[in-house]
Amino acid sequence: MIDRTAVIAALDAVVDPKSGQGLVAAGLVQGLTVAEDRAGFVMEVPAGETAIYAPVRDAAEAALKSIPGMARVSVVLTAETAPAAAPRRTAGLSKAATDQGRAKAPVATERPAHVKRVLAVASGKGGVGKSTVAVNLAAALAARGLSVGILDADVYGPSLPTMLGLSGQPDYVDGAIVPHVAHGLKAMSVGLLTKADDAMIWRGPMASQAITQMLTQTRWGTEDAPLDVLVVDLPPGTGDVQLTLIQKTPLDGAVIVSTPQEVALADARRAHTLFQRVNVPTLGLIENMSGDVFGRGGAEAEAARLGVAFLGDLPLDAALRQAGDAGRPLVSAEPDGDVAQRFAAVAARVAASLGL
Ligand SMILES: Nc1ncnc2c1ncn2[C@@H]1O[C@H](COP(=O)(O)OP(=O)(O)OP(=O)(O)O)[C@@H](O)[C@H]1O
Repeated sequence: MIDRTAVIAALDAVVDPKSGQGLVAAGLVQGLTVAEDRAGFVMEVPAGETAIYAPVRDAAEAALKSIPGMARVSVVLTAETAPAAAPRRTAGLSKAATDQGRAKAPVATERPAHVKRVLAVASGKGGVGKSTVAVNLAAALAARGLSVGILDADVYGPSLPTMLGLSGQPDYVDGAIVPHVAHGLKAMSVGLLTKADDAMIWRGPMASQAITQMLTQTRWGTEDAPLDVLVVDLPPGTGDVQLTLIQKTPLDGAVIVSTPQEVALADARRAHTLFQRVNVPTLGLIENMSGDVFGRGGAEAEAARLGVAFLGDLPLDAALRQAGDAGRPLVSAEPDGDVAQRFAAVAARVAASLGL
């Protein structure tokens, strides 16, 4: 069995000629897969630079092959698609500045049109209720009178179609994807674009391309009626795929969902570090499934340690799960209930942080 740490160490010993950093540190290792006797990843480089990076790919392959027990190695070198038409860009950085950014990791800044704020909902590990929080937070923001969209970027387990009771591929009209509307939310999910079985095959660059497409080609708002906030439900975890996604998505802030246990909190900490690396402000931590089973208060203490806001806690509550399974956020189904009130308080803080 090949050890992932050994693979990362081997790749970091290969130097990116542009930044002088190891390949992993330089952000050039995306979608890394490590199995019993093989390893592979995608090296996505700026358009026009594949020739420079061909020897680097060869060196990376050689480094991987030198790991004992490694039978098969695959390093795919791809070029980023050229930046979109120039008029979209506003205040331009100098070429030296953008190149400097690039050497570390590809940075995309293409904002979705007519969207005022983009908010990420993230978690360091799976199954902590990130999607449940994303959907109910979106509904609570809508209940404040904001126009809200939700983008399910969780390529590994798109749950938005179930949670909002959506099905059917969206229409494509006049060059734009028309989002479904459910419970007052404009919604788009990778689960609506692919067959369920396809979800697992996504790798970093493909996933980020699909998400960029949903982000920028969906008609979230119009000039006359812009969307106030787009909530993006990120895939769980803090690996290469997540890093690529948050580098490529123009985010105005992030909230991190955690359960109260130490293991989950350690992962929440990692998620915060990831956002810091790409200069996206963490607006705060939310504790989910708080209560007797998992304990209480861990996320609040962790938020204090990290120096970020604690946005609120949500109890372990069967009604939250049942509402999600039934395709209706609990915040919409029971707008006067305890859970809706808690989400309203979280939404008030988030809206204030985003200047909405
Ligand atoms: N506070 C809660 N009380 C009870 N059940 C909950 C709560 N939060 C989430 N759940 C349930 O836990 C399960 C996992 O939640 P959810 O899909 O939102 O998590 P996730 O972190 O997005 O998962 P993944 O990482 O797999 O995408 C779901 O069945 C959901 O209904």
